[in-house]
Amino acid sequence: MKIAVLPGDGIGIEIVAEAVKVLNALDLSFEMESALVGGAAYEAHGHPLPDATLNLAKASDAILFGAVGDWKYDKLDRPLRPEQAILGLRKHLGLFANFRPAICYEQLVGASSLKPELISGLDILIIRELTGDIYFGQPRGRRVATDGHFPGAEEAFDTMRYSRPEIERIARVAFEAARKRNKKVTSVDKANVLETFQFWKDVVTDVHKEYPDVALEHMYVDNAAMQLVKAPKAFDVVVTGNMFGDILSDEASMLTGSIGMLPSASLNSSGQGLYEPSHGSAPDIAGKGIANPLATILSAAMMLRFSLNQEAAAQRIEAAVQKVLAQGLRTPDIHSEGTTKVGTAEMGDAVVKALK
Ligand SMILES: NC(=O)c1ccc[n+]([C@@H]2O[C@H](COP(=O)([O-])OP(=O)(O)OC[C@H]3O[C@@H](n4cnc5c(N)ncnc54)[C@H](O)[C@@H]3O)[C@@H](O)[C@H]2O)c1
Ligand SMILES: CC(C)[C@H](C(=O)O)[C@@H](O)C(=O)O
Ligand SMILES: [Mg+2]
Repeated sequence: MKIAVLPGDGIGIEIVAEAVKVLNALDLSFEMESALVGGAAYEAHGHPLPDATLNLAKASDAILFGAVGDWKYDKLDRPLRPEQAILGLRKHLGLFANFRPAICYEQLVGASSLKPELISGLDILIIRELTGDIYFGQPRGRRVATDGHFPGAEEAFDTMRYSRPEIERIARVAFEAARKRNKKVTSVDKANVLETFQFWKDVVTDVHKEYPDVALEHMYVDNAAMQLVKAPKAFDVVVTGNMFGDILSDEASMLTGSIGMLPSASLNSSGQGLYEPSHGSAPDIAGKGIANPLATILSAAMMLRFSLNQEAAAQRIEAAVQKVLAQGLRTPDIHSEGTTKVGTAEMGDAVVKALK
């Protein structure tokens, strides 16, 4: 079993180091090989996703990814920007199914900005389509407008698109996941305005015929954003497109206490996966040793479960995370009165110690 370790930029480097520490403590036999990605790869090789990094990812059973990006690269031509590395990996490896579970651990009920009764016991799963939508649609670019409100003016445009097979496969992933949970899927769209999402809704409705044991509801994305903070426990599995899923999963992260708690798995049709926290490189706190490594450590647990067939080891990590939270250890993002503030490395060490 081979794991490609791609820490990336900013806090990516700090949090992946903790996840690697935890993986090494499991005494399992897998090979880990690291490579540069994002801004770090751009600095060293002139490209955010060098061939060597992409080839390592392709040749591995799983990829452990940190985060990419920094404000200082925002003026680069788009193909050279660090974010193109994660988009390129998703595209080249066909990682279309993104699982972002929002679970509120009992010990962190007080860390959320929401009332405890709203989030206590929360366990929802956002399934985000990851290789289509306005993120990848062509054409896109800048030009001089020939029509619209201001003919002759500079304008920019992107293309939102989804094909039937793309929607069918992510809908099946969502219905299958719901079958193993509370048997309810909420498909989030904007069918009242966008043709792409009327089509999304129609195709999800068609696929639902194969899953009569699972309840399906449709919800507009604006209402979903509101319902997520009004009554989050009413959701079970949420399935949505690439852009809405990006936004709703960051919103859902605050239901768990912090964006530093939300792991993710991005899978392709052959079970190969990329595992990363849902957050970014957090340049505002990078290098300070205070980032929460738990989303990345929990992503490593998802990697053991989904790509490496090591369910027992995945559960060991998840239990250890709960144990350190029960011990009252908190990075600053989840710290509250009466708990002990620790840094990134101390948190990782505590998880290692808590592994049974
Ligand atoms: N998959 C990825 O690599 C990925 C994901 C999101 C954003 N980004 C990139 O990251 C850079 C920063 O973006 P942003 O600031 O909008 O989003 P961000 O997720 O990096 O940070 C948002 C806020 O959350 C905090 N935060 C994030 N992770 C944390 C953690 N583990 N512990 C404690 N606090 C944490 C940050 O300090 C910041 O205040 C940008 O270049 C962006 O493109 C990359
Ligand atoms: C960095 C960016 C390309 C990425 C996305 O928009 O998918 C990030 O926000 C995420 O959620 O993984
Ligand atoms: Mg995002």
